[in-house]
Amino acid sequence: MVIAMDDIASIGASAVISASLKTSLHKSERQVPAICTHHLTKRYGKARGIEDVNLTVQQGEIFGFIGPNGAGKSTTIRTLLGLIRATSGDASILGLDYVRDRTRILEQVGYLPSEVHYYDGMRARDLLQYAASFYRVDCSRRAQELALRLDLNLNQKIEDMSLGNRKKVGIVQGLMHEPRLIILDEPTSGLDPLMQRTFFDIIREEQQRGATILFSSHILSEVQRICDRVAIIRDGRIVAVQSVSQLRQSAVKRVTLTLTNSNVAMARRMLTAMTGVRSLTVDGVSGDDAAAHTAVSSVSFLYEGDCNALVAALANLTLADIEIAEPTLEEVFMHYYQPTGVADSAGAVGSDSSAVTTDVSDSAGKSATSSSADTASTPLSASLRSGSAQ
Ligand SMILES: Nc1ncnc2c1ncn2[C@@H]1O[C@H](COP(=O)(O)OP(=O)(O)OP(=O)(O)O)[C@@H](O)[C@H]1O
Repeated sequence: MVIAMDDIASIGASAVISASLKTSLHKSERQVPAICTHHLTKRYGKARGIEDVNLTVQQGEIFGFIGPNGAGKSTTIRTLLGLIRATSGDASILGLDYVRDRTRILEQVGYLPSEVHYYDGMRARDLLQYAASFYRVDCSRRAQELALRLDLNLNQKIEDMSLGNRKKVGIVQGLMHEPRLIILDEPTSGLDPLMQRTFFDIIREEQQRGATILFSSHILSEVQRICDRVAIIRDGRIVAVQSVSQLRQSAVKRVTLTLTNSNVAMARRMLTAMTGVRSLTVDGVSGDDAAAHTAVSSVSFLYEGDCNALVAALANLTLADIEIAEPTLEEVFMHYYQPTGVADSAGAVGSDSSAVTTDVSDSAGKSATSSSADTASTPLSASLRSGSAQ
């Protein structure tokens, strides 16, 4: 059964947060990273899963984990949680060894998989009670609060629920025990904008409580909205770890020129040949088609380079207007998303040489058994019961 998201307005901002992790944790406990991986690698037989993933997530962060389909987000998360076994490498979660201390770790982690399978015939309430039985705290009050805010009917059978409501069940299940670390694998898929807002409110409150959140997504706008830092994964490897504000302040600018039609062909020729120009479009038409487009009057491109060189080049054109704006995160990330060696239409970027990795750790990894076995994502409570990776 696949979980997706639904939507509803936020029901008050007064979620009662019963535990304050910030005050209850010893200082030493707060100083260890929430997640630390060393050369974590998972291969599915000969196929690539993730390669040499080095990542440090500090406690209290909302940390985004971004990458296109198949990049390795779920594999990283599932390896970390021991749902699948690493081929090599090492990791610690909240200062605990991810293999040896797995049961203790799972008690302190809330996990929302991108897909969840539930037993048929179960009401949401039954499932949550079942899941709660694995944790050593009374989750009923928090589960009720979350269900109320998410407008979730706990008495409904899960199999009768919409995809969105099933996703809400997963959210409640992942958060109800007030975990120290919350791992959300594409949590907003299927959520409408109002419900996303409620969900993000809840996540921010969890952060204020002292929890750490790892948030996997390929929707850049939501990462921009909620995360402190972001790791970008591409082809199984981490290619950058940056703060959201750093990404925004990237040197790349989005330049839009408004030109008389007689200037457009010349502008296009000049800009295509210019270093640092990429993603050139003429009135929204890219590539050669643009040249034949006689009604165009707007030329837009990304520019990464010396602004004086750009101004000097533009002095050759008669401009009706010019706009220079910050690129969207989407545009910034496209740089990292492109397959190695592939340049865009203006022949600019996309090689590994530009990778920015600021969060790499060097410890030697310890070997783990290689396994090509994998399963669909599993509620953590079930993993707590089985106690072993597959
Ligand atoms: N059980 C499996 N057996 C073989 N290959 C797998 C298996 N699970 C994942 N892979 C491969 O591992 C790579 C990473 O997949 P993963 O699901 O981790 O990516 P993702 O970033 O989570 O993608 P998405 O955004 O589409 O969920 C992909 O090439 C995928 O085909």
